[in-house]
Amino acid sequence: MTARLHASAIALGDRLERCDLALEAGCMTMIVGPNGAGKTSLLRVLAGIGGDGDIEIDGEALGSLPPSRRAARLAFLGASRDIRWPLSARDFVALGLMGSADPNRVERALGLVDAEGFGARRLDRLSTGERSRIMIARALAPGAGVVLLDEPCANLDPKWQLVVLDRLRAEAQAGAVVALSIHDLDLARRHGDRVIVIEDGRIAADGPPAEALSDMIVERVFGIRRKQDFWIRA
Ligand SMILES: Nc1ncnc2c1ncn2[C@@H]1O[C@H](COP(=O)(O)OP(=O)(O)OP(=O)(O)O)[C@@H](O)[C@H]1O
Repeated sequence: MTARLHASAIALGDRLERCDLALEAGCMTMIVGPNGAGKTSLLRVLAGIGGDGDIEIDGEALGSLPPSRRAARLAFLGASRDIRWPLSARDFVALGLMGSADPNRVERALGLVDAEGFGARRLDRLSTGERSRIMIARALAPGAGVVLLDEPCANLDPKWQLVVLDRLRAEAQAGAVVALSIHDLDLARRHGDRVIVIEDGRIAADGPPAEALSDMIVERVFGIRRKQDFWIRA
């Protein structure tokens, strides 16, 4: 699988910011930035649903693929976890497979987030964190070569944040393009191969975690600095 994702502009509401960003397979990319900086907007460009970008997977333009084949190539987890369809969690994951609901894939995906135990429960009766895990399972179920996730760690307890990031990293190491937005700078630094810092719709830094999240950049972009084990306001 070869994937080439290129964003040339980020749409922030009515405003369009030029950018030049490409993502590679095999790399876990963490997108960080203050509230309203443009992380969701950038992920939407990369997913082909906003702004200006071009996505090519195995030599085919994503936009030219029918929806059923798109789902198998690119998975996008949006920021909202407020999906309360009266379906079992297992059926919700199967729906993400767009008609080719191979039960083995569904069970594997539930297993990735240790959710076999609540697969039979209705999605609208799960806790927010449990529902988040099911939504991550749904994104991983197709085994897509490109996996884009908007704040996958939101609502997860500390252990599950680590488990999910480890699972996503394994997908990247197996050759997928994995990119996600995240607010926790320590997790971004520890789990990312590459960190992109977004500030006011622009790329403020892009590189290995230690460089992109240097003390100087963090203080300038986020207005915080580290004091012993804690972040404090700068
Ligand atoms: N549908 C929209 N209409 C108008 N402006 C929008 C729309 N969606 C986002 N914006 C604006 O675009 C900018 C970037 O929003 P975006 O959601 O990408 O930020 P973000 O970095 O993901 O923020 P957060 O950390 O709060 O989730 C913000 O200023 C926001 O107000």
